[in-house]
Amino acid sequence: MAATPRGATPVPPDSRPRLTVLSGPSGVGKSTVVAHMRKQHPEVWLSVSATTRGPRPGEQHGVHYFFVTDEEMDKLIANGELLEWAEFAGNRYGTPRAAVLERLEAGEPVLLEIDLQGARQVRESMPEAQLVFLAPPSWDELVRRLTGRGTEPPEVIERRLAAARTELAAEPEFDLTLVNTSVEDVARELLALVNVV
Ligand SMILES: Nc1ncnc2c1ncn2[C@@H]1O[C@H](COP(=O)(O)OP(=O)(O)OP(=O)(O)O)[C@@H](O)[C@H]1O
Ligand SMILES: Nc1nc2c(ncn2[C@@H]2O[C@H](COP(=O)(O)O)[C@@H](O)[C@H]2O)c(=O)[nH]1
Repeated sequence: MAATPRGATPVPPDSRPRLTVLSGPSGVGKSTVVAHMRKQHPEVWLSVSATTRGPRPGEQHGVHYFFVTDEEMDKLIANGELLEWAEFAGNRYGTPRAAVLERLEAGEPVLLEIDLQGARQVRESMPEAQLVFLAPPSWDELVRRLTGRGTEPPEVIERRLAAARTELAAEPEFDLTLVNTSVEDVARELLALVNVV
């Protein structure tokens, strides 16, 4: 089934390069979709966030995240080194500002995969950014994906699902919604949105 754009805002052809924000509830499939895009098009540049969360099995420092201590995160925030940051389900996450600005200034499209609070901050500071919401086909499927991933204990899953209710309610704030029924279809839609194909 095709990814379903809801409330689609046409992407102006003359607007490249641009900043694209991909957001959506935990477990909806953001990382899966982005990994699929980048497998086909390694030139898609994704910002690597800093986080105080510990690495999951297989996650590498500098590749999936910059894994930092609370003190290091405090410094990044205090020094204004983050374009946006948020606390999500007990950990802090933030987008290193310099790398994003360098890419944009070099004329390259930039993709951020961040939570709702971060998306709202980007909307404020960079109103030209396009905000894309990734939605699950249903609530039950979201719960299945988040639990099925097997990376969080039950209490963390509960916190993430509580945040998911807020995030789903904020969908109308986004420029465009893609429903993640098929990873391949969503990846194709996103590639077009980030101006890579
Ligand atoms: N279209 C899909 N159909 C079925 N399963 C999917 C689909 N997309 C992703 N998944 C699965 O859902 C789980 C969660 O995906 P993923 O980790 O990419 O979510 P996420 O949105 O990045 O989550 P988080 O915000 O917590 O990092 C994974 O096990 C993934 O394989
Ligand atoms: N506001 C920000 N949110 C971010 C950033 N990097 C990731 N995230 C979001 O956090 C949650 C949880 O991620 P997980 O890897 O622990 O599952 C998820 O919604 C991510 O999109 C960031 O730099 N800023």
